[in-house]
Amino acid sequence: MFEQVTDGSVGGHLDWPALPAAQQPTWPDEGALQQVRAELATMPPLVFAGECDDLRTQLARAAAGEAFVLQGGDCAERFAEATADNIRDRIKTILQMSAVLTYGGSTPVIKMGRMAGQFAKPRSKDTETRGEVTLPAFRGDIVNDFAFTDEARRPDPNRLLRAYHTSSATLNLVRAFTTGGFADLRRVHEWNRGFIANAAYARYETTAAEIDRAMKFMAACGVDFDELRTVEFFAAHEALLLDYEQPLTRIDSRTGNRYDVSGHFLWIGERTRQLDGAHLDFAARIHNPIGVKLGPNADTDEVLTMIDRLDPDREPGRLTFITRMGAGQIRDKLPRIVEKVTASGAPVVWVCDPMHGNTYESSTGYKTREFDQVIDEVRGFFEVHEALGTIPGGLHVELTGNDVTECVGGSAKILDADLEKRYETACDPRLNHQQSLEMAYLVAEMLSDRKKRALA
Ligand SMILES: O=C[C@H](O)[C@H](O)COP(=O)(O)O
Ligand SMILES: C=C(OP(=O)(O)O)C(=O)O
Ligand SMILES: [Mn+2]
Repeated sequence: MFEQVTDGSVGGHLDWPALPAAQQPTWPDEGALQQVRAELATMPPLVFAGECDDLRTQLARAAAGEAFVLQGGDCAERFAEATADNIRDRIKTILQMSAVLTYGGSTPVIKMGRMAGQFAKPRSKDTETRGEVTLPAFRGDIVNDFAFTDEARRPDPNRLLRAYHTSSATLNLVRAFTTGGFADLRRVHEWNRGFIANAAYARYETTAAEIDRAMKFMAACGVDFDELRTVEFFAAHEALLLDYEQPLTRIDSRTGNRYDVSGHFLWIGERTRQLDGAHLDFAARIHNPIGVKLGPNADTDEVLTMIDRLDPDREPGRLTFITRMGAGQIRDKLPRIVEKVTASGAPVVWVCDPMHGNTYESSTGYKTREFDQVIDEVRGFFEVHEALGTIPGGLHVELTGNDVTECVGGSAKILDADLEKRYETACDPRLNHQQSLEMAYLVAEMLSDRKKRALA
């Protein structure tokens, strides 16, 4: 059971130190905000401390190369899009990718959605201008609305409560899907056969045929497939909006430790990881497994200080670095950081986010990413870790189970001119269902080549 955080409390929740917090909205009504914070502080936890501890144990395996992490989902979840079909299709995509990656790496895949809380967005500009009109930028459904009107863009603290309830409903469905038979490996395998049946993906037939044979081998050995009907699935999001994360922090009565019960895994973004800032301080105070995004300008000494702050006990699975350098920079910028962190003895998990360093504006004016560049960043990530003898521990991807046209390329050859057809994201461009599966087959080849080299 959890207790409310009451140490130094004001109105039932923690009086957090007043450190500078980047990327927070300016709420128009402080009184309304405090009421919402107080209400959130009384809400039941969305996740449990024991689940977070379990995830940390699994992440420790990923740090040691005995598991592989897959984090995937929307850049910005939307309240209106938290429908059964959308949630099902995103889970389905992640399960299909996981099956392929499990085969490629011959290791379990730790499945995490950028889901059930991924509602707040950092922005490069505070405002957005269309024609003559300038309004506050959209900061995610938890803050304001995407519609380009004065009223819609005004931050509304009641949205924090809607984010909580939408997350709760999403998690409820995720738990139902992943434990109620939907995740059955035999079904997932059939879905993957359907994908490969499309001639565009013929180049993955060899891997697909190998997986097929492995399934038959398992069946012949008498593996009880009914035991493989359920999977563990964790919820992850960026711990950006502190007015949401702080009131959802609780003391675990088993251990006296503090957990942010809004999600299992929380990460600190590239724009909010300042050493003297509130986000890092917040992350240091909670016991959930934590991620930090590292872009091409990450300073090695700062990274080492971050480790001391976030993982002073060097606890395997506690800290994950999610690198997002860009295909053009990863081979130059990543080695130094990995070398220094490894020399410091910190047992971190290295995860590759091949999305955020590869964003550009298409000739048709859409924010997009090119599939080959995304894959090239993952390839660079594997090359760097191979050269240093360190472990490429996972993948962090913006994706959807829907058939959108937001990223260009892939075997389905989405072109600039196609972007307008189904460009549905409220923030960054996501890989669609097929592009996501294609990525899984390519990364499975990288994992399998790595295994073969290790055995040679
Ligand atoms: O994931 C988020 C985006 O990368 C971030 O919000 C910046 O996007 P922007 O440049 O459109 O503001
Ligand atoms: C904002 C994001 O990433 P980053 O902090 O790496 O820019 C994100 O993951 O959507
Ligand atoms: Mn994004």
